[in-house]
Amino acid sequence: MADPLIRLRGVSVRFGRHAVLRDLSLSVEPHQTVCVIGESGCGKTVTLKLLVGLLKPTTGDVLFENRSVSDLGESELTKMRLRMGFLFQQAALFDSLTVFENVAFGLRAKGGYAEADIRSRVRDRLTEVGLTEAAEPKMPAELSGGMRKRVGLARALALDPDVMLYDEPTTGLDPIMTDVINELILRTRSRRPVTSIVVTHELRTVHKVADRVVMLEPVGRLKADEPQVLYDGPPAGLATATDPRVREFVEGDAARRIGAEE
Ligand SMILES: Nc1ncnc2c1ncn2[C@@H]1O[C@H](COP(=O)(O)OP(=O)(O)OP(=O)(O)O)[C@@H](O)[C@H]1O
Repeated sequence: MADPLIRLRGVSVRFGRHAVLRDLSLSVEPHQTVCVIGESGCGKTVTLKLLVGLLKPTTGDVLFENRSVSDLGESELTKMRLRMGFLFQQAALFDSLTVFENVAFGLRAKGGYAEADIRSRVRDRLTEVGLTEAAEPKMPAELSGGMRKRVGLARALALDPDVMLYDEPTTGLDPIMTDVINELILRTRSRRPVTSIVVTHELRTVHKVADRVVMLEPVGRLKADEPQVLYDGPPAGLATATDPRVREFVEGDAARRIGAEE
């Protein structure tokens, strides 16, 4: 087994008295695609923020290539982040920049690229996500949700990241566009040796792109000694998981929950 690229070791995160992650341990091997699922508030986005060093664990360690992210200085943290591509829910494009400049942004920020190189990389990445040259001068406001996601993905891929982090990449998209984005996540992985973490609510995405699924439970629903990870395995095992909470989530069945809260 390869050394994990990313490792959470006994991580807890609290905001005041609110525990969001509790003693969470998770290792991600290079080139794996891991989907993180679980109901709202279970700490999926917080987990992504820990990985990029936007949040620090209250206790425990977050390791990237065996180095604790909390110990990295500002310049090392920047270097680590340049190796990671992000696709956030709203695609987070810069509204005042054209599609071309959005995709070029990381290349210009990193520096050292000739203008011709920037041009060809931007074009390559846009082609990769199925957009033509005609999209380059457009402003984000002119784009549909699906197009924005594609541009966001092209931008995230501009620097050839080692790690791709997707936060709800298909939320708010119609089924066809959802499938397009799922397909692009798959292709991204088959074209390059990238390690991916996908936070999602969409089971279609899980079944299409994941090598492995990790399901988290909100800490508030756990008994004192229960682990926060309810499921860790291949997507095909979700439907027959022994834990009824996993099957309820997968089947979208809230009957027991409503009964329990009455
Ligand atoms: N900076 C913060 N300060 C205080 N509370 C926070 C902060 N960031 C997150 N939280 C809380 O932590 C909990 C988990 O948040 P997180 O965004 O990780 O949930 P999630 O599993 O991604 O949920 P969703 O599926 O709704 O996006 C939430 O209750 C949220 O309010």
